[in-house]
Amino acid sequence: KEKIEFTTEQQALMRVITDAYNKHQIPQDVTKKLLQDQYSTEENFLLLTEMATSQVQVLVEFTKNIPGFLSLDREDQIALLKGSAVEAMFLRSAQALNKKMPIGHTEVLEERIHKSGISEEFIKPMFNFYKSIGELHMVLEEQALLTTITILTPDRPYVKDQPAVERLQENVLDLLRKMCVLHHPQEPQYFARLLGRLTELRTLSHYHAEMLASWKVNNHKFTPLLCEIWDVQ
Ligand SMILES: CCOC(=O)[C@H]1CN(C(=O)c2ccc(F)c(F)c2)CC(C)(C)c2c1[nH]c1ccccc21
Repeated sequence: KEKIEFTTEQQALMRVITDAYNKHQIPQDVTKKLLQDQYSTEENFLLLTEMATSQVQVLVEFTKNIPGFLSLDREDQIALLKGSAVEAMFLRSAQALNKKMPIGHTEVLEERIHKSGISEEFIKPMFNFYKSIGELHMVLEEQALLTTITILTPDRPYVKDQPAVERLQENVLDLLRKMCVLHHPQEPQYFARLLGRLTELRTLSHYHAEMLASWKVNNHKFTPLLCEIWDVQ
């Protein structure tokens, strides 16, 4: 049985990232609104864009708390945020939908998602992803670290100083590996399974680009922030 030791730096890194992740939660009122009344497709879509917009703001605040992030080149900071925004949205969605909810709430939310103008072909991979995340039963620290690793992906488009991002990501990867052994001692492959989800996440974000095109066709409106981060013309 591997004895897990955390260095003082790793303990500090874990605390900072977990505190930031806890602090920057999505306001529950959006999910609450989605649960309330029966909305039209248009209203559902509007609620989702509101949820996405607040999630981007939450993501930016969270990212600023990642140790070392603000010391990166300014343009690289933007490139990392833009490159990870959709993946972070799906990770956060998975975590929100896998939360213990009162009976029937998940079904209502799923029905709302189905009735928001998203074509069936995207719904399936999206819910498969949510299910595969749910099956991992990640602890909060793992969720926070996985989101951080997604943000600190060196090979995003337009990142100039990739080694600087790699150095930051490596620290978080090492910390996540230890956390996985600590929280899932019976599953030696757990860390590898977690990282495998990041690959699934990239596929989802390609679907998202196609979703956007289909929404454009039905001239759905997006907020200025979403247009910026989702590359909507
Ligand atoms: C955490 C921030 O997540 C979002 O904003 C997602 C929410 N998404 C969910 O599956 C979802 C739905 C209801 C919940 F209660 C929940 F927790 C997650 C995914 C998607 C449907 C693709 C979407 C979002 N915003 C959009 C805006 C326009 C069109 C589509 C979306």
